[in-house]
Amino acid sequence: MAGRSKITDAEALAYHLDPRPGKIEINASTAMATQRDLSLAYSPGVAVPCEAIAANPALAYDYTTKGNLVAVISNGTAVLGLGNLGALASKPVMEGKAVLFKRFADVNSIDIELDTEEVDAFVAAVKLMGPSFGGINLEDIKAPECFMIESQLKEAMDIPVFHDDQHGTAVICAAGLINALHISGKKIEDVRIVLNGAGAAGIACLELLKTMGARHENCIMCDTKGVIYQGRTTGMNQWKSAHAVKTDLRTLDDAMKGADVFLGVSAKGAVTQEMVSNMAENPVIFAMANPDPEITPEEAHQVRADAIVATGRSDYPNQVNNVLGFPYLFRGALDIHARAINDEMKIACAEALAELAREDVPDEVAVAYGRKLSFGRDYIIPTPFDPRLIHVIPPAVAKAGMDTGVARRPIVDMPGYADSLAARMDPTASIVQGISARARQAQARMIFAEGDDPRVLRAAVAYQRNGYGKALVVGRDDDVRAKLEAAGLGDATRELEVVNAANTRHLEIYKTFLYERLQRQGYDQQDVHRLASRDRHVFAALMLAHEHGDGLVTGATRKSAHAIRLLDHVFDIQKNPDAVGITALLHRGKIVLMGDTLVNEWPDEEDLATIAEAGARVARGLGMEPRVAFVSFSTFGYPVSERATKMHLAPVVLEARGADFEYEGEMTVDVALNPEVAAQYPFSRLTGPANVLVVPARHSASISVKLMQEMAGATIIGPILTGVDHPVQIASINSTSSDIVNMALLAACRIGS
Ligand SMILES: NC(=O)C1=CN([C@@H]2O[C@H](COP(=O)(O)OP(=O)(O)OC[C@H]3O[C@@H](n4cnc5c(N)ncnc54)[C@H](OP(=O)(O)O)[C@@H]3O)[C@@H](O)[C@H]2O)C=CC1
Ligand SMILES: CC(=O)C(=O)O
Ligand SMILES: [Mg+2]
Repeated sequence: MAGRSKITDAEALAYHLDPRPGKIEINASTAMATQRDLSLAYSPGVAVPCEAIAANPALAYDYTTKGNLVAVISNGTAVLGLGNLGALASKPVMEGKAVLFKRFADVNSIDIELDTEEVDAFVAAVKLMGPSFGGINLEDIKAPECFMIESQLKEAMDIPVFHDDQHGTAVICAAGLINALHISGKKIEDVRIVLNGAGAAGIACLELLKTMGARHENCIMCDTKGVIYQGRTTGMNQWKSAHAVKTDLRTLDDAMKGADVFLGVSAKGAVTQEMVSNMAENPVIFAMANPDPEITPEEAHQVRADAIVATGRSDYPNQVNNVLGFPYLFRGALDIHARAINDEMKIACAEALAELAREDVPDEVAVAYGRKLSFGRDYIIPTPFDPRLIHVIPPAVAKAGMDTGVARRPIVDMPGYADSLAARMDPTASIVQGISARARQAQARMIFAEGDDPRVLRAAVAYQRNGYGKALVVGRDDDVRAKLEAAGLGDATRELEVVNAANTRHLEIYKTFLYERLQRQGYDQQDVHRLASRDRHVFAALMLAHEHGDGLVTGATRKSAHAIRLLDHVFDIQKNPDAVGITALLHRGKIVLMGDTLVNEWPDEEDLATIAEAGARVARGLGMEPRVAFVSFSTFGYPVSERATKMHLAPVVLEARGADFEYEGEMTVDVALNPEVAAQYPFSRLTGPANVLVVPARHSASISVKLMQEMAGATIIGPILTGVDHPVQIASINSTSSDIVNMALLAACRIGS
């Protein structure tokens, strides 16, 4: 029953049972620990916002959850494609939609199942709930009742009322179709469209496509009785009649002959292989019935290798599902306190989605989906886990809402709004954004040393296309071209500058420089020639040393110790007492820097003081005022241990050096990070939780960083190499292309140097 996906029915039930029945719970967002909290949250304090709202209803958006709360409301009459299961049995789907709202757009949402099939009763119930919510998402209500319910509620309510199965589906279908037609080289005005399923989703899909240019006479709609033609009398209603065409076609079979596009929002297995084989060249098939499509992609491809196929499911490529729409449509609408979600907002959403799919795909998405995606037949629409959706789609929706006059509180600073959306979902985003803004200003020519690695190439393309500056890629022209093409970035070949020993004018200068450095270390001219012309790390470092680039990123293909050894031919990293690696750990909205994660194996107290200085420098570089803790397993001399002595002495060294930042130690990690534990040491010089942790050795740094990453899911940036005169950053071997871009941005901002 659970279909093609590898999940079993038992797993699906266990998922809904554990750890607690259902999928959502409600948490308080304010403190409720003391009597004072109680007095503020409840009586008497709560009276104040009540009276304020009574005097000015708009204040409900400031003092209550209204502005970020959406109700998902159903009566269970068309639960997915499972039919009329009733209100109670629809609850798992509605809870699921509420979770998706939260996960993808940070919209709080609650499911409400109404036990009625009467339009009037349904409308009356929802209307009465209006004050509670910023928006109403109607779900899985069958046609034609859904049309009456939605239009009456829209008329009666002053918040967005949106039937997801109609408009959410239509928007995603439109976005997918824009791109599918782009690939098949056809125009929406010309294509013959067959739509099967004349219900909520079907009617809305066809209406939106007609608004976008599809011609009425080219669109054939079918239902359980076959083609909806002018003059048909059985199984009709006014919404179907609007799409009836003058035609002799009577069955889906007839209609599919020569059709360019099939859109299915009907039921499992409604389409046969024979029908598909009769379609026009490069047919587009969106089999969107859930959970089982009208025809599976395997079946369709068996008879038509040239078909572009999409389904509503997560386990096939091209998921055309309203999950890509409703979270972001409501996010944008809520943020302008919209009165409604109108056609312009829907079209803006569809166009923004279509455009996003044509851009390069970040690595996080590839990891979530286990394969690299690039625009084409198997990737016509962004995937739900694409982290760009949250900051790309709602601004497009909000802008369209503002342009069409439904905004009660227009957004003044659109770029700031997009940044706040990114930060809302990802605590690392604001730090990364700060670096990114500075990098964009710096316009550094960034040397990407490992041009033979596809992750590096994608990072280089992203660096340049995002306007950070010029990307210089060290590699062989033909190899770079082939790898870019394989990564779906063939058009970037002309954009990137590929540099190598064979095409540089500077090889002789580089060799002379290198020979001078290495001639007394056992290297002859032949060795130097080989290093300079064949080793891309050395070549890249030589470019940087001669200012033929402004920053350098490497290390994605070599262990960092090895990369450092190669770079040492040109710069003195290991010998440089100031060279330190600092790693940023970001988790639950907090950031902690840790060092040394790269260079010093077993630092003494002098080295530890230097590491603290490096950490403080990076903290300031990231816009934080440093508070450094020397961490150990002992706190201020207890328990006594030889191994803790250097951690105890390091603050004394810093004091002698006259450090201009807060530092303290030695202490355990909880004393460093938890103010309640720290309160036991009132003499501590730290005025708040530490944000730079200096650890006793590289192994403890490595263990701590990896533990945070694996157990807590912390985001890691770095190690950031500091103290070296030139902006060099060494990515780690399992970096994603986004990590490599981040390292390039750090180099561009000279965070470590
Ligand atoms: N991928 C996605 O994002 C979404 C997919 N869907 C899917 O679309 C389907 C319909 O949902 P919805 O519009 O809400 O439901 P409705 O009940 O409103 O409409 C169903 C329509 O499908 C028609 N139909 C049912 N079975 C067949 C069949 N075998 N052949 C032809 N027509 C058929 C019905 O015909 P008649 O009028 O003659 O009864 C009716 O017109 C469901 O499978 C649902 O899961 C829906 C929303 C989003
Ligand atoms: C996806 C969805 O909303 C449906 O199938 O009903
Ligand atoms: Mg639905």
